Amino acid sequence: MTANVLEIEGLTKRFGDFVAVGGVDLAIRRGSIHALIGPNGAGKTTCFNLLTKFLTPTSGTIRFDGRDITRSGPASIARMGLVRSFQISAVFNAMTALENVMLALQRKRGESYDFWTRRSVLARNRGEAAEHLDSVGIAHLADLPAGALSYGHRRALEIATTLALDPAVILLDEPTAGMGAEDVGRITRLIHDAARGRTVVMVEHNLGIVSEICDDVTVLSRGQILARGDYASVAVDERVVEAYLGGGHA
Ligand SMILES: Nc1ncnc2c1ncn2[C@@H]1O[C@H](COP(=O)(O)OP(=O)(O)OP(=O)(O)O)[C@@H](O)[C@H]1O
Repeated sequence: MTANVLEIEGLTKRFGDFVAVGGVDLAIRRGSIHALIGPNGAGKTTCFNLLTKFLTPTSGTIRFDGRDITRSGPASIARMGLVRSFQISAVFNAMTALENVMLALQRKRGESYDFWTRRSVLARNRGEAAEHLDSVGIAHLADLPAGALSYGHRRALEIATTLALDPAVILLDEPTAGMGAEDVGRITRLIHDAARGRTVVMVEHNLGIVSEICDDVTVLSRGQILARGDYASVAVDERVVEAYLGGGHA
């Protein structure tokens, strides 16, 4: 097993003549929480979409566990264990919280979710799904439709459905965007706990969260890597301070 779970070389994405991400080399250490940060328009989302295979790179390679996944699709990399979370649409509003996690478990096992599913299978999945809900602190909401949950609780449910897939790598796009302080604290702790035994890559604007839970930080600016290291070192890097101030951030 290599020390790096993801290895990215020369990653480039052009939109017409515009280079949104240009020649990015990135190694994500197995078991780390890795943040992609940078001022507005730096190329974080584009980079994230390239990693999660929602965009195809113009050039460059992405290797996951030594396997070239540059041309693989999102469903195929998810089966390999690289899962993008926090797509609100991935939670089914009409199903209960418990059913949403049961569905994820059945997907993971390749079982169909239908009337004919054996009772023994359902009972096993029900028990396991309840444990996942408990681990994210929403066991008491198990029988509520997902559509009735608060924003913060929905995010907790999404973490539970992601954990049910037992991924090696979780990719999070601005996991706390639009949340109040209380939810931010709760979701930050959940991400920290969810990272035990796996790798997390996240785009995050909230630098307080980055400093609190991220082991490695990569700073992007104008589609290129400006700095990398732990938060304490990149936060005092003059180029980083300059890029943030120049980008209109304090
Ligand atoms: N589909 C597209 N077509 C053309 N240009 C694009 C496209 N997607 C992104 N860009 C441009 O690429 C640059 C990087 O955008 P990106 O969204 O990756 O930045 P970001 O760091 O995520 O910014 P923010 O923090 O504001 O979300 C921006 O200048 C953006 O306008």
